[in-house]
Amino acid sequence: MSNLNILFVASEIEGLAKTGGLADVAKSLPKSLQGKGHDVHVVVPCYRSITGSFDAPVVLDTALLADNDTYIDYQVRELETDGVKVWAIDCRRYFDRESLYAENNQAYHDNGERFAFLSVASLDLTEKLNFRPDIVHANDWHTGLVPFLLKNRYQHNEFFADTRSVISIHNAVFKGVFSYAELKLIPELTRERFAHIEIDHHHIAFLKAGVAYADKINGVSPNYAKELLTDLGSQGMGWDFSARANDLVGIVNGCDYGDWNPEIDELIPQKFKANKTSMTRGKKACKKALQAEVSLPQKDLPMFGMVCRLTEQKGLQYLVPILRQFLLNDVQVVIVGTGDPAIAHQLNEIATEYKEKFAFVEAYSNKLAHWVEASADVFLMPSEFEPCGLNQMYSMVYGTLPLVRNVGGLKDTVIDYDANPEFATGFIFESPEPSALLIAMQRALLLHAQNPVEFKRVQMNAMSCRFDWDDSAQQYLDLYASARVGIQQGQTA
Ligand SMILES: Nc1ncnc2c1ncn2[C@@H]1O[C@H](COP(=O)(O)OP(=O)(O)O[C@H]2O[C@H](CO)[C@@H](O)[C@H](O)[C@H]2O)[C@@H](O)[C@H]1O
Repeated sequence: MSNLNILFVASEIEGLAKTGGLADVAKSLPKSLQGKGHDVHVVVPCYRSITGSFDAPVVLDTALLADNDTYIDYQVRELETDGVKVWAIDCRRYFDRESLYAENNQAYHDNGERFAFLSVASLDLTEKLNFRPDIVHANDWHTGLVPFLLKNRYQHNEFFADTRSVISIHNAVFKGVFSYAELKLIPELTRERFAHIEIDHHHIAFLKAGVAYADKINGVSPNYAKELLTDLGSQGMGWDFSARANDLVGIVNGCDYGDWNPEIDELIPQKFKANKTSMTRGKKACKKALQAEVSLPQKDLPMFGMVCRLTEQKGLQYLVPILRQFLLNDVQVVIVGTGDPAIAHQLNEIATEYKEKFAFVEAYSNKLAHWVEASADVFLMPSEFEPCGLNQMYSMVYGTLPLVRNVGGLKDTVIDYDANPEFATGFIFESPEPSALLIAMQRALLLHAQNPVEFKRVQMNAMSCRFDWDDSAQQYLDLYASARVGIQQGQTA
């Protein structure tokens, strides 16, 4: 395949603006694609929180016509993160805010308009900057209107004649449901009804629009792609995914070993290599430093760690009811996370009761995320559902055995100790219940206590696993090629 022009549109990107795993993918996948010789530009909003964003060079100063004859001015600023080229859309009325999506756990009232604008502006700017994309790659609901716009507004536009679109589903639980009243930037949607992307007569779902109009769709792991055709994964969009089943594939995320690698990680207290001596020494030093940092006694105890958004998705409803019981063991647990205040309150209560054994840090901290990955013996991901999950892959590199539920990408990436001791890389449980999680946690603890040599062997297995972004990027290129079947080679700009 000849080199492609790829416009990658997302609501966040690691290194500039991040709230979760989407940001990691939005940096690492374009980086790999770029490394394979393709010309990739990532389009994101120019948020206030991006350091230096409003001083970055302006490559386009323009305006968009809203349907009521008013213009919305915006500029495109050129940024870069880890060698990835970024076009940041600077539109102060939408993006010069304290946060990305919400404040005080309350979504911004105009998120529909803000992210409709992101989709409209991304195609507007690429034409004005004369970057003719072979592929426009949208991600999740925030950019779900991009495929819709290509198939409607730009259907007869020569500039986009050879452009095809792909949408990646990172989490179908968030659909981007907004009323028609919020769609003044997309008059096509208010002039005529598009019943198949509606939730009811008054609301559409941006994600439905993406799924209905993208040329190809992917879930972020093979197992999640299958789940998207079931109740668990489709989250009420079973019909939409089934209708596109022939265009739906699963591609597992990768691990960015430039960012997550104990041999070169500048964030952790002591670097270490993938051999037993170095790992044991390194993890011990990291654990001591973490214990001091989160005010746990500096004892040589097994440590279970967790870093996540505090939501039901991440399985805290299974963990909270059994955590006190688990803490009766000789063990320490560290959780770093932000999100649902009710979950945070429960974790704070347990932390007060079990000061010696449990630390809860209510913060978003990249440093602590790295410290937990490096220090813990077991990493908890008891997710209710998990499209792919990244932390289980990160934890494996650091010799921290993931303990996961048998769903989504967790199923694709972790091998259970009891099921396959020789090749095991972690622990898996099945049932979405606290008792099943507790049994798995006890199982991990028992192996650590009774057979430390065997535990270390499994840690070595985990450290030798590779989830290379280059392999996943190659699968994305195959997906792009399938989206572009019928377009003559060599026609790219
Ligand atoms: N308090 C905190 N402090 C520091 N860092 C924190 C943090 N809370 C979370 N993070 C970081 O955010 C990322 C979370 O990634 P995940 O893939 O686990 O979940 P997320 O649900 O956000 O992503 C969705 O998209 C991704 C990408 O496709 C899918 O893997 C996933 O299954 C899907 O739910 C990790 O890099 C993690 O370290």
